[in-house]
Amino acid sequence: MIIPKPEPINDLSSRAVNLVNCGLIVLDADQQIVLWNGWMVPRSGRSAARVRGEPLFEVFPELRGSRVESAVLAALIDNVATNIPQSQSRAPFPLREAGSFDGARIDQAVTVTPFSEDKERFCLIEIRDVSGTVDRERQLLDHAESLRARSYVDGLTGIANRRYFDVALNRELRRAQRLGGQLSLLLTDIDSFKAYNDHFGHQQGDACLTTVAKALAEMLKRPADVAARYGGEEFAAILPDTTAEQARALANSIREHVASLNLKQAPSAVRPYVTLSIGVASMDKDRLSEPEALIEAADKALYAAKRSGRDRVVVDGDAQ
Ligand SMILES: Nc1nc2c(ncn2[C@@H]2O[C@H](COP(=O)(O)OP(=O)(O)OP(=O)(O)O)[C@@H](O)[C@H]2O)c(=O)[nH]1
Repeated sequence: MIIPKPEPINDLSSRAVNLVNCGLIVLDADQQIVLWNGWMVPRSGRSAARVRGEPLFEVFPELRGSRVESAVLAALIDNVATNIPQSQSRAPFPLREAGSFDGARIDQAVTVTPFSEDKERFCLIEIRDVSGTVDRERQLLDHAESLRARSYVDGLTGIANRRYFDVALNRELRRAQRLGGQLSLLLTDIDSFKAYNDHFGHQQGDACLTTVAKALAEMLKRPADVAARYGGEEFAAILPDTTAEQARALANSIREHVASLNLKQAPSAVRPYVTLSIGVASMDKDRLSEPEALIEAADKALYAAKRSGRDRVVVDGDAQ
């Protein structure tokens, strides 16, 4: 049987439908297109005359099995309307900016609504361009991300970040100099962490970093002490009013505490559990009064701890 192509509606409402700022498609009970408004034409590259009478899923085969197809079936068979927000299906129809053939697809919010006319079932598909909203959401996310980057908390571990460490070290050094006090710095590195990541995977590596960061923060009891993530798998502790020997004792307690957690390590590491190497450097009124010099001394001590076997504490000056 040959189904006659329905005539286009040709009145005031048809003009209005063609001016509406969203895509409108009407399907009959056989899923054939009976209305295709003006908005659809430049965005799909298909005129109304070309698609009228064609089944929607032959015009757009990629919609088969999609949420749009389920929504159309729900409308035509069960008389149920469906909203498909952009968050569920970003750009189901292959529609692009008017006149652009190879540009990015328009982000879409789609609504499918059933209706009846002369006892025949139809459904109306509305397609809204939500690209602007999506762009705004993206900008908001970028903004939130840059705010986080500018804050003082490390996003992974929840302890202070490098930015806070820099500010705090400067402040505490100045204070110690002003008051003629002491200050020690610990630089801590998880041993063989590359092997850990390689063996257990990056995600578990992240979890390990968080556990170690918490353990470090717990061990620092004084209010002025600062635990910070210094970089990748490196942590720092700023210890005001602490001599080198007191810092050595605390560093050893931290090392032992983390070892006692018995976090399983990769087979190629120095121990079967996660261990730390810690470098310690101290400022006094005559030496290492600048942040860079203190960090460098602690870093050298840390390097010495690594070189001499890991799972140990080295204090600046030990080697001499
Ligand atoms: N999972 C995870 N891994 C990280 C992160 N930051 C750095 N790393 C990893 O930490 C590892 C550090 O490796 P290396 O610097 O080679 O040192 P190492 O394996 O710990 O060896 P030693 O320090 O000499 O004991 C690298 O594999 C990094 O990819 C992070 O945020 N998450």
